[in-house]
Amino acid sequence: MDPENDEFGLDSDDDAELLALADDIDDADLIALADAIGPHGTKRKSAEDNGPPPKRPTLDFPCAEAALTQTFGFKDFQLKQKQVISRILGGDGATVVFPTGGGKSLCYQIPALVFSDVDEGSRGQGESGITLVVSPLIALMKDQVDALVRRGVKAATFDSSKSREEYLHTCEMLRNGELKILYCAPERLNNEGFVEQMKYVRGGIRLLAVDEAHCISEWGHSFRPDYLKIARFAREINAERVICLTATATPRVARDICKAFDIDETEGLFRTSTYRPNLQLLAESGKTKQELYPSLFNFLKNNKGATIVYVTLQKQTEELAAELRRKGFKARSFHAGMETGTKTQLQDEFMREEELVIVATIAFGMGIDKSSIRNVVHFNIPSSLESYSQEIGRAGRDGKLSKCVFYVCGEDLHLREMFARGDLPSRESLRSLLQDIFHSTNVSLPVGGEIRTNHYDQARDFDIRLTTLKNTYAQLELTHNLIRATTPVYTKYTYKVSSRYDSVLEADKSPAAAAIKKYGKKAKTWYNIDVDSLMISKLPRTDIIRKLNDLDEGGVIELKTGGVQNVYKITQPLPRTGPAIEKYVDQIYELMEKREQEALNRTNQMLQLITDKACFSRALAQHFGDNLPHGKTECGRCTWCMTKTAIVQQVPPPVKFNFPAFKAVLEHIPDRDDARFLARIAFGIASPRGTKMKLSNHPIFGSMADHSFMGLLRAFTRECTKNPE
Ligand SMILES: Nc1ncnc2c1ncn2[C@@H]1O[C@H](COP(=O)(O)OP(=O)(O)OP(=O)(O)O)[C@@H](O)[C@H]1O
Repeated sequence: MDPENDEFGLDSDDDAELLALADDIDDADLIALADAIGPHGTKRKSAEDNGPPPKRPTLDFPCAEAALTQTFGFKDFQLKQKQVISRILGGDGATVVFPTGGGKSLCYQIPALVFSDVDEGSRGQGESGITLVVSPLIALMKDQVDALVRRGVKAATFDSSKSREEYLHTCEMLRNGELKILYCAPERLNNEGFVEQMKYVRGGIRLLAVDEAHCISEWGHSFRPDYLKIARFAREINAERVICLTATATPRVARDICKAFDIDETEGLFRTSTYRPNLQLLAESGKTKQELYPSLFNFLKNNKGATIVYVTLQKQTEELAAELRRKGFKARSFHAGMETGTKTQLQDEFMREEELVIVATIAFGMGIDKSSIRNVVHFNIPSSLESYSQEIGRAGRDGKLSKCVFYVCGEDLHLREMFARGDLPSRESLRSLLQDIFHSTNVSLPVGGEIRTNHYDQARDFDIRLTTLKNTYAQLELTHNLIRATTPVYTKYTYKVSSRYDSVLEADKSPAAAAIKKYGKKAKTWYNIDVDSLMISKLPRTDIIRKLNDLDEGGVIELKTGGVQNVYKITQPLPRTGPAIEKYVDQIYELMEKREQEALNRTNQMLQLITDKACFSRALAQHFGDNLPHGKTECGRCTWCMTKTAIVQQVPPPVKFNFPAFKAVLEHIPDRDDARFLARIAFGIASPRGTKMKLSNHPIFGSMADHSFMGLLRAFTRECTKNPE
């Protein structure tokens, strides 16, 4: 399996689950949406022309209208942008559920620009504060910032790709009170220095915008424990108000978001429909991919225009693109493993060309703002209805008829099962992890004491995927209230000094400056400072870190951090005995199994959409608690509506148990401690332990991929529970 890594080392499944659609629809929203996705440059009706009266009178902010036209060059607000912006400028928080391309960004960009006008001199020059945007993808942030800067807006990102000069320039703009919008990734909130910096930002954080906010909900399809920290961060930095944005939120997820950020569910939740009348949903089934190739070629021949073909694995993008080129199509492959330059080139080419077919993993599409994508093809099963909606939502943003075809075949199921089952570790692994967390040194600490761990080491040592490991910690924290994550710490602070170093520290009479001067030890070029031992000397650690950051921003030193440790405060006495720990193992494992089942169900729901005897568009809308407009029961366009024949998924026939392959796995891996691990290897699911044992390229890896996973698990469990002879 090719892991599809993005900037944060997330695999394709993670990424696929980042995006999707919304619910709760009313007819007026539908009209507004259909209108809003009209051709670029044509008049777009704003939602309030047709929509229901706003939940409360929309305050008028002429400065917001002025920014819309002058800075962004748009005539009218669309969907519920005006109501949202008015609420934010009025001082309250909001949760915004607009579909992809619905214009969510403007909901925080316009307030960011006009806070200084709304203040009307109540604050001094440069004291209007900033809007901080937490967004999970570096590439998207960069595009947004570039677009803003081109429009003359002072915007920047804090990300690891920035040069030191750029970083210093951003810090200077923050100090001068010039910067309006700052973007960062959620991982940034783990940086103590950053948290401290944001607490003391000039003018304060006027607005915290949380993009892809559905990741905060444990019930969402892409829960990310790091997202839970954003709510706490909002409180710590005293954000004046929060805006949460997502294209996918079931009512339950929306409730979770509002609750986490204290946003009024009645007044502060803004939803619009996701139904796209111009998208034609089609599906076709085949025994094998090979069998479906001619259909795909025909489809592409008869349906010209910019096309995205989604496949699951990186190597599939290359194989299929090559096949399409052989057939005379202008096709390219795209996946996250490619060089950044190549990816940018491909995206630019796709934006320019109207005939290009891009065969891609889900890494392609986020941030692609092309309105004339004519076809979106799924050549493998998408991970969920949410991902499917999100991906097809990229087609036809110009309002013209666009086609979305889903080719399904039995062999895809294995791939999806591989992803779905990859996150569940064995019970033994979970037990070892909890025994490590509740180790005698930790349990003897008093309530309020600190546990320090390293997630990466633990993931490797206990054969648990990082996301699953983080979820386990999140559960100990949120469900069981045993620990509470605090800011992870860097154990290593090193810095290089400028010629001003001595004089600046001499002039600075603060205890922190004195401590840095005293404890900063010069090695060759770099200085080391042990901030933890300074803590022992009774000086608050944060004082030192803040001072180091100040010096860094001022160009007095060049600071580097490293050796991250995850820190948890003990909030209740920890379990000490084997049986007490086992109770947690049971509870957490039960939930993990439920999550695995949910992941498998998501694939089933996806298949049901096309195999049920019902209109695809309606079924999709209903999944999101929606319906078709005007009480319609059929869209009249999808495969079901046109043929009234259900698609039959062709399942591969069961295979005979492959004893030689089974024996080879057992012979190559002599350990009998973990049946699930053996089953994973035979099925072809990567895990930290398998990677450590260099099994991913061994012939036994995936040698029984055509078997049922549960069958393999049973067979290996029998081997592991046999008494040694
Ligand atoms: N009021 C408006 N009038 C016309 N165009 C608009 C308006 N608001 C936003 N747009 C344009 O719509 C496009 C999509 O906007 P934006 O990227 O903010 O959508 P989004 O909801 O954040 O989508 P995604 O879910 O993909 O992030 C952009 O090109 C943007 O400039």
